[in-house]
Amino acid sequence: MLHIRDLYFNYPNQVSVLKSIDLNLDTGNIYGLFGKNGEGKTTLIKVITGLLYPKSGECRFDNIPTSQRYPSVLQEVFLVPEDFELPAVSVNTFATMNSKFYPNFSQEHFDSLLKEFNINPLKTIPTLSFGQKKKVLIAFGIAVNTSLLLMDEPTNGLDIPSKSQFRKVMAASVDKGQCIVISTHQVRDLHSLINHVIILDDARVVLNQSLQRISEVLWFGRASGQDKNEIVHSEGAFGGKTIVKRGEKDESEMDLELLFNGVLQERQTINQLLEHA
Ligand SMILES: Nc1ncnc2c1ncn2[C@@H]1O[C@H](COP(=O)(O)OP(=O)(O)OP(=O)(O)O)[C@@H](O)[C@H]1O
Repeated sequence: MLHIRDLYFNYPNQVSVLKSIDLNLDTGNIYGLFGKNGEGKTTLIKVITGLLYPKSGECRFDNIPTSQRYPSVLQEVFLVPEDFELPAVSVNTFATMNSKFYPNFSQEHFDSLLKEFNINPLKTIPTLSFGQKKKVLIAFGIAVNTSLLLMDEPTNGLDIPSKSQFRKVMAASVDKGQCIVISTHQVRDLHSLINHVIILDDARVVLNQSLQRISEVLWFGRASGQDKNEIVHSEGAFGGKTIVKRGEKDESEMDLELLFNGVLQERQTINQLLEHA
């Protein structure tokens, strides 16, 4: 669905923020996009949605460059941005005004999501808190049912119960025909939701792998003495968390935070294992 080839991007008079990016994003997947502050996650999301233009290389949605901003592409791509300004109208009016651009919008789904998030659709948007506004955008982003849905730090500003509500809503709402990209630092918020990890570092993609493949090859937990020679990455003193070559071990629960730290420190080893083990 979305193909990115040898893409470079830099802001005016700045060094490249994105270098040699190659990615294929396919339907039926929920991608977690991770990276340290300033590594280019928001920039990549903006390039994908056609809000920024690549310096070189290409980003195509169904073979059409997203930078051309064709209506046929725009109606199939929705971005829930990290920062946003919403108009001074009621929640209902906001949906009526904007849903015209999205042919698959479901008013019924939007209403049920607002109910789930406890948002009164008759309220005017400026009277809502930041977290409540974010919930309106998340509900709208799900209800427009675009083929590609991108969310930049969607759980930023949500309280603790709302974060698990977000996971529940996403798990129940996501259509198998959709492709979803969620960028976040709150890796725990994505636990059990994503099935594919993309990590950006030094302006490049340093990991692009399905969780299934990662689980086949790597084991996460506290290593025993027998694992000594199989350790790929460890944190803390002896008895701390480790990533170990899985070998014959039973599958472990994925620790995304540990994976992220492991990839930043042992990128080559981990990628070699994932490619060849
Ligand atoms: N409008 C801009 N003009 C110039 N430089 C920019 C602009 N926006 C972002 N940058 C720079 O581009 C780099 C990538 O920024 P970006 O916002 O994409 O990172 P990020 O990974 O989303 O960061 P964070 O996790 O902090 O949100 C940073 O070094 C940032 O300073």
